[in-house]
Amino acid sequence: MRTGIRNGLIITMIEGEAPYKGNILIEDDRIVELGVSVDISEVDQVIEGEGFTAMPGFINAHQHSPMSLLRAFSDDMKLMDWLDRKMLPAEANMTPEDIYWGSQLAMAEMIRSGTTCFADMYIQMGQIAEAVKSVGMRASLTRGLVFLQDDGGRRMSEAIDLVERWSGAADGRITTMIGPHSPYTCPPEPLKETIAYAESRKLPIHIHLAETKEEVVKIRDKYGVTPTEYLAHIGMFDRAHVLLAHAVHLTRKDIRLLHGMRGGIAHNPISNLKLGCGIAPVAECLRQGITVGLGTDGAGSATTLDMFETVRAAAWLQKLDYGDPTILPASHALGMGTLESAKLLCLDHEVGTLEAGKKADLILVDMRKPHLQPVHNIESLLAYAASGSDVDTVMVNGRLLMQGRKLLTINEDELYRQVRQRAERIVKGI
Ligand SMILES: CSC[C@H]1O[C@@H](n2cnc3c(O)ncnc32)[C@H](O)[C@@H]1O
Ligand SMILES: [Zn+2]
Repeated sequence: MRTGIRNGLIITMIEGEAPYKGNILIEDDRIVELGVSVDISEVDQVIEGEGFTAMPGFINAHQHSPMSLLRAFSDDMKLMDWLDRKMLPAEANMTPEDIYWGSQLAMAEMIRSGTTCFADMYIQMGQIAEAVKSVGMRASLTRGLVFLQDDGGRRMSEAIDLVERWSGAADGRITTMIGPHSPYTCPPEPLKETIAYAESRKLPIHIHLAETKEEVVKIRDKYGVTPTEYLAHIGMFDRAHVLLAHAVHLTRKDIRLLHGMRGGIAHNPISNLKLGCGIAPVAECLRQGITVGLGTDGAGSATTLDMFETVRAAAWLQKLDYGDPTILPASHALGMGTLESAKLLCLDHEVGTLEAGKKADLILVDMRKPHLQPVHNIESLLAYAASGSDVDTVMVNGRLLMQGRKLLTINEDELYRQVRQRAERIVKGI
C-alpha cells in the first residue's frame, strides 16, 4: 500500500531542520521519502496536505490508560490520600473488561488529540494489549509492581507473562518494560529482583520517582537516603535503561547521580500541577544532559490526555520557575513530546521524527483556524496555541486511525455506552 501526503507544511522535528512545504511518500508501515519534489503520482491513496501541518505523532511517556474510567471521580485531594482512599479501592472493583474499555477510552482521546504512542503502567495488561492491538496505536506496556504485601510472586509472574506474550506483538507496535511502581512500594529485595530480570532480558524499567515531598520523607525515614539515591545504591541506573516518571523532588546530588544514565525522565507537568506536587527541575536536568520527555499520567489525576496542553504546561512552568522566558523554547518543548519521549521508550530508531526509513507515525494539524494564523513560527503555534482538537488526521504504522476527525478503528457510540455503565459500577460506594 502506497500513500502520498501532498503539499503539507512538514515539521520533521529533526534538530536543525527548518519546516518546509512538501510531499511525504509512505509505503506500508514506513516513510519512504519526504521533500519538496517527492513524486507521489503513483500511489494508492493521496491525502491532501494543503492547509495542514504534518508532524510526528506525540509520544505520551507516562500513562495509566484505564484510569480514564476514573476521570473527574475524585479531584482536589493529596496524592497519597487520593491513591489510598479513592484509586486503589476503585481499581479493586475493575474487571478485565473494564480495563479493556477504559484503555480504549484513553486511546480514543489520545488519537483525537494527536498521540500515536504511549507508555502504560497498570494491572491486567493483557487486556490493554488486546485493546492496543485492535485500535492500532503503538505502546510500551508495563505491569505495575507494588510489593507491599507478599502475593507469592503472582504480580511478578504477570509481569513476565506480559513480556513473553506481547513483546513485539501487533506487527511490532507493542513493546514491554518492567515496572516496579515506586521506591515507596518496592523494598530492596523485590526491587533487586526486578532489576536482575530487566537486565537479563535487556528490558527497560518504568518507575515513579520522587513525585511528592511525602515520598522523600518516607524514604529518608526508612533508608536514610533520597528516593533517587535509593534506586542508585541498588544499582538500577548502572544495570538498565530506566524511564523515571515525575522526578519532581531532586537534589543537586540526585541530578548528578542521574547524569549519564540510560533512559531519563518522563515529566508530567499537568498531573504535578493539579496534585500540587511541585515543579520538576527540568531545565537543570536538561543542562546535565539528562533526557526529559513528556507524559500526562492517568486521566484520574491529569483529567485530560492532551499532549499539546502538556507541551505548553512544561514550557510555561519552567519559564515561570526560573523567571526566564528563554529557558525552554517552543521547539525544545515540542521535541520533548516527540523525539525525547521516543528515547525514553527505546523507540527513537523507529519513531519521534519524520524521516525516511522510520515508521509512518504522524499527524496532520488543521491550520485553517483563527488561533493558528498567520504562520510566522510554526513551532510557536504548535506549542503555545494549538490543542488536540486541531488534529485532523492520525496515522500509526502507515495505517489511518483518524481522518477528518472521524475515528476509523473505534466505534465511539459503543465505547461511550460501555464506559458509562462500567464507570458507575466501579465507583459505587467509594
Ligand atoms: C500498580 S499499576 C500502577 C498504579 O499506579 C497508580 N498511580 C496512578 N497515578 C499515580 C501517581 O501519580 N503516582 C503514583 N501512583 C499512581 C495507579 O492508581 C495504579 O494503582
Ligand atoms: Zn503515574
